[in-house]
Amino acid sequence: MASTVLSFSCQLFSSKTRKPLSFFFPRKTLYIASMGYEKELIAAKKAASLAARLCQKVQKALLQSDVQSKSDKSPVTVADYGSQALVSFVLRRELLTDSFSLVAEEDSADLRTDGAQETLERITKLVSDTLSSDGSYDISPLSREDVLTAIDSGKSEGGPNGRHWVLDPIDGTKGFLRGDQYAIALGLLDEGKVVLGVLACPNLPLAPIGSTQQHSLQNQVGCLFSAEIGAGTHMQSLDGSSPTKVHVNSTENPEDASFFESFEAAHSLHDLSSSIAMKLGVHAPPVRIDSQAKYGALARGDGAIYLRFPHKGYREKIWDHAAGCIVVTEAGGIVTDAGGNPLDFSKGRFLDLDTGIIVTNQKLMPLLLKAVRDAISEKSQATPSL
Ligand SMILES: Nc1ncnc2c1ncn2[C@@H]1O[C@H](COP(=O)(O)O)[C@@H](OP(=O)(O)O)[C@H]1O
Ligand SMILES: [Mg+2]
Ligand SMILES: [Mg+2]
Ligand SMILES: [Mg+2]
Repeated sequence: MASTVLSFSCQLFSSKTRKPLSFFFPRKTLYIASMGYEKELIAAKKAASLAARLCQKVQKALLQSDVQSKSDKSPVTVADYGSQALVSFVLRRELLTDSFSLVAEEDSADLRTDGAQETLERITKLVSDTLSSDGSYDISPLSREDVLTAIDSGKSEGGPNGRHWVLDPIDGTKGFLRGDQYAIALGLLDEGKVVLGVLACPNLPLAPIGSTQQHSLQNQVGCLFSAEIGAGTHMQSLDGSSPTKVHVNSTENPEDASFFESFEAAHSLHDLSSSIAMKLGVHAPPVRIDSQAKYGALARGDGAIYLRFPHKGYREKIWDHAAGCIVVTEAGGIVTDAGGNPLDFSKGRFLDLDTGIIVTNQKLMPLLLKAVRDAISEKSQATPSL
């Protein structure tokens, strides 16, 4: 079990003279045991890895009919639904708890309409086939209703009390459709705090992205990041190598730092990021990739900064950041909003944010926050509606 070590010395003062008494307590070491989420972490890694297998199968042979449009016009695929049903199913099976709560992106409303029966059948087959390929669940064939129920178990509102799983079954659906980066992102909230997170990134190279040096892992893709509070962040291949501990990039010099942002300009203001990068003195061009794979790549030091500035009025959802946030913070990084406040995952399905999300290491954060403040204030003077 992981533990956090705190060292301190303490001095007593005379209550009459207010002068220090002439002795010190010896240096004490307190071992504060982490809450221990081993069982949950094993279940989360298994669920995300199986969901990744399902998604890879769909991405290899994506059919036109596999893609739908949600009411907000964003895309959703049979793989998003299949991944959500599968994760819900595996977590329930592995944890055998009565108090299972899941906050997840998708719901079954569109699949319950008359025209969606074929799609639902395809999802049911995908989930059943993936579960039987694993071999560890002795289940009778899943029905369509089983799949709909599993998807709808993700309707929890989350909040500050108790435990809630937080799932993005495919984060970066647009990247998934392009054949680019996407992630299965699963986190666990305990009393409003993210205590573990898993990111399965099936298309992320095991070698650092953006590196110009030849690497023995250059052509291998498929990474699984996992983090537990107080126990650090680990990465392994989705094919099952043993986990190695990863750390964020420790550069103090913005000139050496490269930065990540969304591939989709609709998801983040690229012009604001470049003005921040210019103020900081970052030389490298932005690395634009989809999904929370950005958090994973940052956690292992591929780049040093992640900037995300949604257009006015957009509200961030907790499943787009919960897993990524702990993967980066346990690797030594910091995640805040543009005002420097930590992200608060205890408010339900949405995050209440000041303007945007920024991520970097401890040393660069003060400089980055200043550059963000300056760039935002310049932009709002130029366009007062920001
Ligand atoms: N207008 C918008 N602004 C910011 N984020 C948006 C957005 N529209 C969708 N998103 C979110 O951006 C996520 C993808 O992030 P990224 O740009 O880093 O790849 C999407 O997740 P899904 O793909 O799970 O729907 C979606 O939740
Ligand atoms: Mg979506
Ligand atoms: Mg998402
Ligand atoms: Mg999604």
